[in-house]
Amino acid sequence: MIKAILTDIEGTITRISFVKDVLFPYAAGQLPEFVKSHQSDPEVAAQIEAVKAHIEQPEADIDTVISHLIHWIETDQKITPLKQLQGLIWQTGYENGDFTGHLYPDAYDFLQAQKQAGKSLYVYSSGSVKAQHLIFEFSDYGDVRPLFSDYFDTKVGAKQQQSSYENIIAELPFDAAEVLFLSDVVAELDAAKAAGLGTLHLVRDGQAVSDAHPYINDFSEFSAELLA
Ligand SMILES: CSCCC(=O)C(=O)COP(=O)(O)O
Ligand SMILES: [Mg+2]
Repeated sequence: MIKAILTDIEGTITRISFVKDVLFPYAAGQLPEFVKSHQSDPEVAAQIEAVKAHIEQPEADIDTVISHLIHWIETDQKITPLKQLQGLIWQTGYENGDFTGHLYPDAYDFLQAQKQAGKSLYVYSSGSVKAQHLIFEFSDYGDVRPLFSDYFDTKVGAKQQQSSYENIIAELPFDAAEVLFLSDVVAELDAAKAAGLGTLHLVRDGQAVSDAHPYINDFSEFSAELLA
């Protein structure tokens, strides 16, 4: 019996184009100036060092660090220091009202209904926990953070690794089989299933399905049997 839901964001409850065509270009445009002007801030300094460690260039100058970060945005590489810095940059855009966090209406209705039915809701995204809080605080529906009990990002591990889901379950008051993971990416669902979680594939953009996972095209197709 499913008692909790762990959801991906991009492609599952949020339109991919909001991330790819709004958030990423905004971060790419702001990143060089943000990183240079905030490089002494402890949170930013830590991510700059993490970039240097990732590229194995401990003496890299700030322009080299920035060029790698921009390349990672352009190639959608979910590398943790980039995701942490994006979250810091996006805060300004949300607070300025430059954009609101997209939620599919069917997803919002589904999450509300599950919360009201007593399910615990959690988030696991490549976006940082900071970025997750922001997309929900400044969502199309206002501040929807009360829906969620906790948030996880790639600090627990990459989303296509089984151990990441084992790490998340270790922090929840539920057994793996009591948690349903929602994602648009089969490799993520495979990793979650290997860790013992239930899985449901959101096929919003005509992507290929897998026999290993039940699927729906949107949450209007969700049925109670999927919680059994
Ligand atoms: C939290 S909004 C930004 C999402 C993001 O940066 C990203 O890379 C999306 O990855 P996901 O694991 O949510 O598909
Ligand atoms: Mg996704």
